[in-house]
Amino acid sequence: MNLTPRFSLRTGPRIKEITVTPIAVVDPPLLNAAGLHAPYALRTIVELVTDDGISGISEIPGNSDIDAALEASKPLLIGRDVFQLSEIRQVLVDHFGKDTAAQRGDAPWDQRKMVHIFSSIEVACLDIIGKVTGRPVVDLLGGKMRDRVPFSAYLFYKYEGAGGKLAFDIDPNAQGWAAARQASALNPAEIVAQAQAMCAEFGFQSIKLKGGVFEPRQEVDAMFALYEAFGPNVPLRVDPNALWKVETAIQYGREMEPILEYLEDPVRGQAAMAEVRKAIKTPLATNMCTTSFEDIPTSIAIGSEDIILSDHHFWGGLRSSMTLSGICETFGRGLSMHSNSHLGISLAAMVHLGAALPQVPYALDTHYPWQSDEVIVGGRFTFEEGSVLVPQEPGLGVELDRDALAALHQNYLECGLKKRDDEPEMQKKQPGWKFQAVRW
Ligand SMILES: O=C([O-])C(=O)C[C@H](O)[C@@H](O)C(=O)[O-]
Ligand SMILES: [Mg+2]
Repeated sequence: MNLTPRFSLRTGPRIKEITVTPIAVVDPPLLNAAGLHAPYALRTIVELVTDDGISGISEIPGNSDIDAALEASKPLLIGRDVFQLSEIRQVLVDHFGKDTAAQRGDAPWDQRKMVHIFSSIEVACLDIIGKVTGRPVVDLLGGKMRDRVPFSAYLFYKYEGAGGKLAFDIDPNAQGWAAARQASALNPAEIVAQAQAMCAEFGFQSIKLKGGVFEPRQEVDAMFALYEAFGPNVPLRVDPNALWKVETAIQYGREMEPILEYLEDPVRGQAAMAEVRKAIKTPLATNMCTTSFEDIPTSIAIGSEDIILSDHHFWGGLRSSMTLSGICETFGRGLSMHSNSHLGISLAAMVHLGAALPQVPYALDTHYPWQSDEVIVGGRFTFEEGSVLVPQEPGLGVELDRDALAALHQNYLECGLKKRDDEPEMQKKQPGWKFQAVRW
């Protein structure tokens, strides 16, 4: 019998070029537990081009260390078949080692390297595989369970200002949501006004407030003000990003039981989350305590949350996120999606994943309304009644706008930011302000 060696069967397109482009996109002065958003949010755009000239793209949070690691991974990746995603992952793990839980850091966002690198390469490869096979990425993840993916309004306390070069200034000619996006929101009434403007523009049918900014009483009052304004049919969530003490979370968690869909990361760490979860009826969600596959055994053993807010940038890509969805199904966890300031390539990937998930019981998070820049051809995605239509074109269904990419890269060069750090930005407004992992 003539057994053909396995490797000769690998006929897929091979990676010929990898381009890593850091960009800076205008971001308003949004407040959070870690401080204040800088006038620009950093993203990195990755493009792979195959030996037969097919391009695949992806977007990840910007961080110069991760960009450098991506540059260093080029010799490991050039020449590889884009279909061999498990092999690509293994080669990267062998070279960089596995991320550790400690590398995630205390901030609301994740600082691990491998997950970001693999996410960027995997999504770009899936974009190429989709183009080669003529199928949208959702079909490579198991197929489309829905035609549109629902997102939630994502409210922020904020200072007045538009971000970018305007930083804390405002454009007096702005209208509608563009005007609301630059308005201040520092008390419950202004948060309600922000929610009304955002929901009117995008049609969102669920609302999340980024908390951990003010003393809890004020944030809880804002949630009751939202409930009063929107009524019982609009699901509400609040996310103090783990800044509350256990007793604070239990006290306010109980008070908000009648009005919350879920309470997101009230306290820090799986053990504290499990304690709060036993004491209140509202489901708990997390993108901070159960953030990797290594965290799952303890999550299940002690019951730290009801809902995991996955993020393909932090869980190592779209296929890992589908694996996570299977684990959630097995162990009775809900699954939804976390976000960070992002553009349309990330949104497209989130929408394909959201369309492939067996269940989407909770509208997903997105920061997209806060961004005004775009890096894809054809401009920005639109939302209908808070949902985004799943692209039907092969691959991700979005194409790089090379002029926009060049302009946003120029922003990156000029703004001088290299990685996200909200503490020094906050100190510009409140000298001496310090991040505290647990505050109230
Ligand atoms: O749900 C979350 O924790 C986030 O969305 C984390 C983000 O970093 C958020 O706090 C932000 O953009 O300031
Ligand atoms: Mg969160």
